[in-house]
Amino acid sequence: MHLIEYQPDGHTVIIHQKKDSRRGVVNNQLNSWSFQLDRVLHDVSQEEVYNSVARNVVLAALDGYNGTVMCFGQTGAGKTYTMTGATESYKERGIIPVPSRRYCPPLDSDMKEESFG
Ligand SMILES: Nc1ncnc2c1ncn2[C@@H]1O[C@H](COP(=O)(O)OP(=O)(O)OP(=O)(O)O)[C@@H](O)[C@H]1O
Repeated sequence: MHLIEYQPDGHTVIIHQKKDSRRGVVNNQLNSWSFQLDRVLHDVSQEEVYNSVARNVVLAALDGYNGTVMCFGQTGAGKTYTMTGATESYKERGIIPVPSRRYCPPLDSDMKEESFG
C-alpha cells in the first residue's frame, strides 16, 4: 500500500501508516487520514500549476486588485522550483517568469533606443 494516495477527484489525499504491531491484538490506532483540498497537483506540469494557482491572481492584479501567491512547505518540497522553475528547459519555468513573458510586450529595437538613448 502506498504511504500517500492521491484520489482521482483531484481534491483528496489519503495518508496511510502501518499499524504498530507492538500495540498488541486489540489495536485501535488510526492508520489513515484523509485530507480535502481545493486542488491536489500531483505529477502535473509547471504550466498547469501556473494556470490553477496563479493565473487568476495575476489577471486580477492587472485589473488593480491585490494578490499573493505564497509557497509553504518543508525543506526540499519544491517551493523554489514551483516559484522560479528550473533553467534546463522553457517548459520548466516557474510561476514568477510566466506573467512577465505573457503580459509585458517585448522590447523591440526602437523601444530600446528610445529607453536607453
Ligand atoms: N515538481 C518538480 N519536478 C522536478 N524536480 C523538482 C520538482 N520540485 C522540486 N524539484 C527538485 O527538488 C529539489 C528541491 O526543490 P526546491 O529547491 O524547489 O525545494 P525548496 O522547497 O525550495 O527547498 P528549501 O526549503 O530547502 O529552499 C530541486 O533539485 C528541484 O529542482
